Amino acid sequence: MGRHFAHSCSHRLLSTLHDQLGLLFLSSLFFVLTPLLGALKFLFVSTCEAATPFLAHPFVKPAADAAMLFFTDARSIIVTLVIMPLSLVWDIIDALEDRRLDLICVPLRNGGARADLHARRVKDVQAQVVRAVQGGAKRLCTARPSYLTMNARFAKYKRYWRGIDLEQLRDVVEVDTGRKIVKVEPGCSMGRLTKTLIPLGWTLPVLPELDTLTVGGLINGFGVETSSHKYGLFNHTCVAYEIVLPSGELIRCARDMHPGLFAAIPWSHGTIGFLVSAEITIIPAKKYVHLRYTPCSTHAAFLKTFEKASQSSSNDFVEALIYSPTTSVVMIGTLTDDLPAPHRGSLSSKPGDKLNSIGRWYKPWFYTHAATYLARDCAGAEYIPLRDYYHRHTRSLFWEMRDIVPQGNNFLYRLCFGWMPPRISLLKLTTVGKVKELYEQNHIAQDMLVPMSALTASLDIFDREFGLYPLWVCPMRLLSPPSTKPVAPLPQKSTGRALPTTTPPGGMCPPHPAEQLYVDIGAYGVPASSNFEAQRSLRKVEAFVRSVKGYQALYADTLMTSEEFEEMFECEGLENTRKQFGSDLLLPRVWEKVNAAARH
Ligand SMILES: NC(=O)C1=CN([C@@H]2O[C@H](COP(=O)(O)OP(=O)(O)OC[C@H]3O[C@@H](n4cnc5c(N)ncnc54)[C@H](OP(=O)(O)O)[C@@H]3O)[C@@H](O)[C@H]2O)C=CC1
Ligand SMILES: C=C(/C=C/[C@@H](C)[C@H]1CC[C@H]2C3=CC=C4C[C@@H](O)CC[C@]4(C)[C@H]3CC[C@]12C)C(C)C
Repeated sequence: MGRHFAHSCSHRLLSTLHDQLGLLFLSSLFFVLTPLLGALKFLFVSTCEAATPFLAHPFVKPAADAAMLFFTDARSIIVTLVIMPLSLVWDIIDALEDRRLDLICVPLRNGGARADLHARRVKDVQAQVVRAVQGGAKRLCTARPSYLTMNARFAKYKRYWRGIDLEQLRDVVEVDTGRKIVKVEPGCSMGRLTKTLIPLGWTLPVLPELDTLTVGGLINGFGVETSSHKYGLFNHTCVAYEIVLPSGELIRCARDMHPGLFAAIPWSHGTIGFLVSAEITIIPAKKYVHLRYTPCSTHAAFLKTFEKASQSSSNDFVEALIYSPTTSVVMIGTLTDDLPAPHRGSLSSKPGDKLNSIGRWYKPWFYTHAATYLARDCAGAEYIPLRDYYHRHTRSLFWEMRDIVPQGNNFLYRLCFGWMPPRISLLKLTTVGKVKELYEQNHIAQDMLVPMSALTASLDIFDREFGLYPLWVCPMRLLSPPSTKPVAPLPQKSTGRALPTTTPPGGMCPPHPAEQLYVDIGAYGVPASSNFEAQRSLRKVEAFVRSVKGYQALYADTLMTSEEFEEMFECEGLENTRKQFGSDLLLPRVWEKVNAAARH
């Protein structure tokens, strides 16, 4: 007994010492390594940012072009040997920073300490806005550097307008399982949010797949995922926002509190004020997604399967990958905690669908895995761990990596480098000079949101103008003003059309009243159509999308004129809200931020 007590005491002492040493080690990492790595990151980023104008100088340009030609040909080597390892270092810095945030706060379920910190950070934003205005700033935007943002371009206006620093606001403030709400700061990324919520047994109804997308960007821009046929867009799952107006005033808005403002914030691109928190609905997480793959060898078969799947809210996830004008794979997923018997170690002889951890380093890119069902012309199903499912397109950046590192699916390549997914920011920073020109003329990354009834015609024009495959096809329900409709899940109508709607009260947020079931068609990569001519083709597709009352995703390049833009979006409602809250004097119109001339 005495020996047992002594043993247990010494064990406890050792484990406390171990914990303390661990903490000490972690702290020294934070205090020594983080600033060092941070400084390196800053140096690298500033050099890349400074390089763009320097490379365009007449004396430097010829040599730079020659070097760039070499780097373009050798891009896959550079991405492999430089960008991937740097991405890994960056991931480590982020993980340490996340850990630091966790350590300085008491446990998450007790909102107290985090709420205090959040309140202090908000006060700082208010003070910054007041100082900027008193100091004579004419135009405000967020200070988030362009290289961090999830699009292929840099915002020119970030150089001239006064940036409000929201960098500190990247935390999860509170998980309230009673109200089924998570309160988060706008800089919180999808990666940080899933890492916090899933271990607690919760998840978001709409969780856009790239780890580095932020809550602020997904609300002020738009966010979609394969559960959007059921829950709508990312913003439709939000129940309240806190925003700092250009007057410095902090306003909380919700369905029943400043409903016009609440409806106007989504898609507003920071033209009303600075979002400082969002309360988002959470749902119970399950361990796996049971994913059924249906290969289709005709367009008619695809349309029938896809439309039917999109109209049923008993499907948790619906997605299609279109590989050619006639061939595609429709994927339908349901959340589950249960694996079939063999996986649970039982002796049952009935084999179930397999468990496939598609996120492991050696697994093929998801779009190539899905294509195998088409090649075998055989439907199938499997169980995928939840986080692996959410981030199924992250490693291959949909299929963008195919052009950047064509050998990326090779086993040997994976063995050496497969565990390091590249950071979009680093790819962006190294897309300069000739490589950038090549991208501008020969590459597209566009998402068009079109009514389900226009899907066939839309695929036709995508084929004629871009001829680019695979295409990402994801159904979504575009809801009436968020202030007037319930959050989730949506009642499903058999046709998905003609649900009653009212005029949007204050924002440019869709939809047009006639139809609510829309489809996101995503085209990413190098177009193969002989018709393709970067500007002409995009203008043609934009005109078509307007004609069917569709929308262009504004993270992408838009070539629309301001009149065409206003034909596509409900700008009047947003302008009224901006005037009502005094935002129009210091914040630009959306058009000023997204038009082609505002980005480079
Ligand atoms: N699955 C999906 O849905 C995907 C979506 N995307 C796109 O990426 C974008 C998100 O990328 P991300 O890098 O996170 O966002 P960004 O930094 O690109 O922000 C997008 C817009 O929102 C504004 N904004 C962002 N945060 C705030 C805030 N706190 N207050 C006020 N305005 C704000 C920005 O204004 P400012 O210019 O002043 O900084 C900008 O106009 C989305 O808009 C989406 O369209 C990309 C990939 C996948
Ligand atoms: C909006 C959606 C998905 C979008 C992604 C496919 C694109 C979002 C950001 C895009 C990229 C950013 C920067 C790049 C650097 C260039 O050197 C190469 C291209 C790219 C990696 C580019 C590729 C496409 C994106 C990842 C959907 C899901 C709604």
